[in-house]
Amino acid sequence: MTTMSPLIAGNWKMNGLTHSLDELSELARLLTTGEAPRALVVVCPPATLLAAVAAQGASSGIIAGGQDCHANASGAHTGDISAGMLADAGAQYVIVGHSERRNDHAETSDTVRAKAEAAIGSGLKPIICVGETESQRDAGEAESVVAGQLAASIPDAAEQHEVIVAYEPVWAIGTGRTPTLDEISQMHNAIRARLADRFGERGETIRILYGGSLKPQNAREILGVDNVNGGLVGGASLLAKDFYTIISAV
Ligand SMILES: O=C(CO)COP(=O)(O)O
Repeated sequence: MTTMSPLIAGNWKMNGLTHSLDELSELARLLTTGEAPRALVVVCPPATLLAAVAAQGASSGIIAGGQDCHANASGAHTGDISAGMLADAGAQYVIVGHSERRNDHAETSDTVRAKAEAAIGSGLKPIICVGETESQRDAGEAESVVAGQLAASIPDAAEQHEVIVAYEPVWAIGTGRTPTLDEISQMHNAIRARLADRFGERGETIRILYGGSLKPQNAREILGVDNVNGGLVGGASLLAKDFYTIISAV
């Protein structure tokens, strides 16, 4: 049984221009005028807006996070951003190993682990994503695929440093489809068991977020499943009202 405070993170993906900060202001207003949220609230905007989100979010408790980082600290990597740069811009978290990165940029779990290590080295908390494809689930391989990703993507440094795991079934991302509550429960329990096997008591304190078509309509029941310690929200994090409803559901 886990008792850590829940964490709800919004992943804006490649969405967001300066005017999106109006939604952030609205979220800040909702968070500070309504009942204080039980959850930690993290917003991961595109890197261009990170410093603004960090500055603007601070007074309402919104924490800024990056969407990815390079494994190296600096160097000749055109277009990439290091964990230290994210921290410098005000981030406290960074998503690594999102399935869109694994697919679009052929990132392996070894790469993801190196990124998580770089994040920890820069004082960031990595949100390490795992999740099976639809064909893997249909073939009955969902748990073994996720177990393999966990083993290879989570660095040993998680023994001493905070990391977060996000279970995002690839087929549920942006599709409006979600696993059943039983399927979510089964997978989150399996992930918890792997974390406890590897990290002992510490493994019981690692948050496991659910992500994939999390919406105001399904947030309460999904976030109420045992061993679901929060959510990683894509589309529904772009609208302050929807994101706030999800935050308020825990
Ligand atoms: O990928 C996700 C969050 O990282 C989930 O995206 P959606 O909530 O849009 O399905």
